[in-house]
Amino acid sequence: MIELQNVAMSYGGSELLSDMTLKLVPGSFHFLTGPSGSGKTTFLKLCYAELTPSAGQLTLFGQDARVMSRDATAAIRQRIGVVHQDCQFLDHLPLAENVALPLTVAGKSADPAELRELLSWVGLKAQAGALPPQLSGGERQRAALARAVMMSPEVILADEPTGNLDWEMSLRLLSLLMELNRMGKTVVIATHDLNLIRTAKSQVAARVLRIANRRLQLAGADL
Ligand SMILES: Nc1ncnc2c1ncn2[C@@H]1O[C@H](COP(=O)(O)OP(=O)(O)OP(=O)(O)O)[C@@H](O)[C@H]1O
Repeated sequence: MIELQNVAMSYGGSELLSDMTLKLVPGSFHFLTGPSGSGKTTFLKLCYAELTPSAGQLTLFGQDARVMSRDATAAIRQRIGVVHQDCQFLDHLPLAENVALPLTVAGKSADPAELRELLSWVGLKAQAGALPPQLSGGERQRAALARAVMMSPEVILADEPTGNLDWEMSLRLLSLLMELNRMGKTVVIATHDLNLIRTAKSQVAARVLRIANRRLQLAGADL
């Protein structure tokens, strides 16, 4: 579904990521690690067609990312749910409307029962009417996950979803992501948190990718 063949990415002429080859198969679970600034967010942006590679072949759901029409890009984005590092909510809209936003933007309206079910899945039913600035960090991250799965995507890309959360809340978020994976979704989580990776690996067949020296490597069994 997401396939990279010798993909490189440059910003302003200097190459940040080089020669990346990887195939994300349906139902797989990957972590992505690497030092701050190594290119994890950039890698995820390539995977959801926010950026196009400066070299190499990137195929998203069978289509060449470098020559995709706007319509094809929009269609592919519906198949990929993204949990952004900073959540990116519209602060003047209540939580439920923020979560339903992907549907609203696509010109559809959310089924109220489905929306309630989704909010209750992430433990935020009682906060449906709250404005994003009134939510805690953990609540915001869970809301961001709910929004990412609103369109029933096949792939979930999560960028540091537990970045500012305490351990208990990190585990809660991880268990939601593992549940999605058990339902057959492909999951990629960018994180610095090695404890989170170890915990997940004891429960799911997760592979760990690491960005080092501009390259994407498969980390060893020590992680
Ligand atoms: N649009 C851009 N234009 C130029 N440089 C950029 C752009 N976006 C990111 N960069 C640079 O690319 C590098 C990698 O950024 P990226 O956000 O992908 O790293 P990261 O591994 O996700 O970092 P962190 O762990 O700190 O979130 C950084 O040096 C950043 O400044």
